Amino acid sequence: MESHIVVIDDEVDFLDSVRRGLITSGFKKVSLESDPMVIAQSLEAGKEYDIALIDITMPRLSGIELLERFKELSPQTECIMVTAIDEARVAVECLRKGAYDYLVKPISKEDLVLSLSRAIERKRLVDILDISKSNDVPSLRKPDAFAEIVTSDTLMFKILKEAELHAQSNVPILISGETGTGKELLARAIHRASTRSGKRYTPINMDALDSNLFSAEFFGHIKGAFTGAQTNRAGYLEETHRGTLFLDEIGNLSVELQGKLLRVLQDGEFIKIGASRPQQVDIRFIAATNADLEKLIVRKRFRKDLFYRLRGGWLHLPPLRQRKDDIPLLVDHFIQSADARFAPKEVTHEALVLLYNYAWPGNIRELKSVVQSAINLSQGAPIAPGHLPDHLVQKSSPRKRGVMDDGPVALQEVEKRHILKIYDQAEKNKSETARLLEISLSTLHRKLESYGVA
Ligand SMILES: Nc1ncnc2c1ncn2[C@@H]1O[C@H](COP(=O)(O)OP(=O)(O)OP(=O)(O)O)[C@@H](O)[C@H]1O
Repeated sequence: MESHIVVIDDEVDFLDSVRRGLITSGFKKVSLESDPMVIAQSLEAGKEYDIALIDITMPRLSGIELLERFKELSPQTECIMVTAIDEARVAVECLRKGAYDYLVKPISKEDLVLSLSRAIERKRLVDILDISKSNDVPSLRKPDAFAEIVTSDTLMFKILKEAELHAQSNVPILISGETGTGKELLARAIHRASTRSGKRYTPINMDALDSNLFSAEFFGHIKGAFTGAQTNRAGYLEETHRGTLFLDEIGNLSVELQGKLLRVLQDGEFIKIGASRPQQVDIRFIAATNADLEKLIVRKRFRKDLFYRLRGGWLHLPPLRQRKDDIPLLVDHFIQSADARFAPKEVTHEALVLLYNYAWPGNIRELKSVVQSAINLSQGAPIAPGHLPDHLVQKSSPRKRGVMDDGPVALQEVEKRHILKIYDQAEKNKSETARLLEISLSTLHRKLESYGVA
């Protein structure tokens, strides 16, 4: 995801040189405007920018007046003020009015890039803080990247939003959560939502690597490095240059290998086996664990420095038993994903109650395999308790009154409950509901009408 930067200055030459400087430094979404009134009007119309670079001296509307409009209409935009005259009084006024930084012309490309990068980082952190404080369901800028993750849970939406914000930076991300909660699915979504999406995503299970394999697979080797090394071989690091490396089950990596990994994370470079010089790599690291790393640190089985390095952003996925309303939705999703010729159209009320009340220690992976097996057994008939494994029927906790205890359970009914739930969460705002559900407004209208909710 790219940060949208808008530069506002009546000096066209300045705009042009800033644009060139930013584009050559890798900023892709840059808008230029010589008339501050145009930007003020766009803010009034609800347009959003991530960062604004504002010249102070402009006709029609001064930079300070424009800054005030930004803080009133789009407070989340970080504003950097630009001036030709270095005056402490003006600088203080700008900062007091909410500007993030103050730069004096002529501005070197390095200073500009540094200030912008810091403003982008600050915005990311403030946005993350806002998500945790807010009661609203946050909206995603890149819903397609997260489309595989099925949920209607508000906490999950907040986690996805936080993941999306982390995706735009290069910080390493740690994803924790019980087995089967969707950590790998989330890692892939972060890669898709990042600017690295066109590059390689390499998932590696750390369980599968012993010490010798780790070095060979990670670092690669040069020709003649050891007997049998007849050609140069790229390792995961070289292959994933500019992409994302996903380190699954990081808690199982030996302490010795943790040291090797830490060096790559710290220095962004590594030495191929047999080579004499280090090689630079640009990699986004995402690690996942179902172990409690803090406990492993106490037992000296996990390096504290590596933990802090990996935990640039920390996302914890809740177990399925803490988001039970996702169960009918996931059941529906797995049925819809099955071969249409054999997929049942319904789940009986009794079967859905059993699925809902079970504790799911294996989380969504376990639910998926139970539904897939039930689809095979039911041969197109409604899924009934007899199609579910015995242990699920026996271990399912006694029936509690809840969402699944009253009401029909045909798949259309599951869909109806989900749509109405999101409609309520969006405070009956139809456009917002359609956006969250990723359906067209006309489809939503039709569905609401059929439920008698005009
Ligand atoms: N929210 C979800 N929506 C749809 N499918 C999901 C969701 N979460 C997980 N799954 C599915 O459940 C299975 C397990 O997910 P995944 O491998 O990402 O879990 P994990 O937390 O990485 O597991 P482990 O810790 O065992 O490696 C996958 O088939 C995945 O597609």
